[in-house]
Amino acid sequence: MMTKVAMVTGGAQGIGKAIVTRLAKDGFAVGVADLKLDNAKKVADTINAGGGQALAVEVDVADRDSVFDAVRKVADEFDGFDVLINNAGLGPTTPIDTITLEQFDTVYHVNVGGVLWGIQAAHEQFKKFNHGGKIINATSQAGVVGNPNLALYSGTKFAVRGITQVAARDLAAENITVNAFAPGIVDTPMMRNIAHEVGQNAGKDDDWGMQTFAKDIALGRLSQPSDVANAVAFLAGPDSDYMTGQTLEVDGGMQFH
Ligand SMILES: NC(=O)C1=CN([C@@H]2O[C@H](COP(=O)(O)OP(=O)(O)OC[C@H]3O[C@@H](n4cnc5c(N)ncnc54)[C@H](O)[C@@H]3O)[C@@H](O)[C@H]2O)C=CC1
Ligand SMILES: CC(=O)C(C)=O
Repeated sequence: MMTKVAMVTGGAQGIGKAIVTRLAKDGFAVGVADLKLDNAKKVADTINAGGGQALAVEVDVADRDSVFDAVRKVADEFDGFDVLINNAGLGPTTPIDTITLEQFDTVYHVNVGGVLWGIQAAHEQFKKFNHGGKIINATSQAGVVGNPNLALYSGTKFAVRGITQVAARDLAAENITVNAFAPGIVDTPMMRNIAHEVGQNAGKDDDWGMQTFAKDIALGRLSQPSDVANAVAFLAGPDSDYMTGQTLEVDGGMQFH
């Protein structure tokens, strides 16, 4: 059987690193795509040293050409393309009155633009290889329910769910599924930074900032990146073939529907 090929944006750190590492273990040849190429190389080196197949590629997901280039490089290197995980994102703390035009542009170009360009670039490869594929987008529990202090971020993550639903309908006839995953409060540099800023704004410490978000997790613990990677592995594999347009919430029981 041909080795399947997947690329993960933001694969050098946090949730993306856990996803790319898990997919390599599941037998995928993987592209580790990140703005920080040195960090992506470290992740790819570790996967290759462990017997997997990985290629580090530089990408700025806000730049359409850069996304197309990265996807093409991974597809050319492994002679195939099957799964794209649009994981890269920015999570600034943005109390309503502090939001600037520059922040708006930056966050929407990365979190929303990056997903759109990723869908287009993956579609190009699926057509080239004449088969379907899977596109998996990172939203958040904050894209299901608005979270305090995160107006820009929550707005972009709601948009990701909308784009996921539309792309699922538009691409279904080509046997392409499009789903999203919605993590909760995951112990990564992004979340630690949010906790720090929210704590500071309230004159409190980082733990207080983290608890502002984590207090309603039914399972009573913060998420590790591997919790999310487990669910994404399901979305990337054949057991999710009959799912499209869905958002899989992996939040330890924060939002119930
Ligand atoms: N940490 C959390 O609690 C949650 C995170 N998420 C989402 O999961 C995804 C990953 O989050 P984390 O791992 O926590 O983030 P992180 O900030 O720890 O890591 C993000 C990675 O993306 C890369 N990146 C940033 N901008 C980029 C760009 N323009 N182009 C390419 N790469 C870029 C960074 O270099 C970094 O390696 C994001 O979309 C985030 O919104 C969703 C829910 C909760
Ligand atoms: C950063 C994030 O996605 C949260 C707080 O849900």
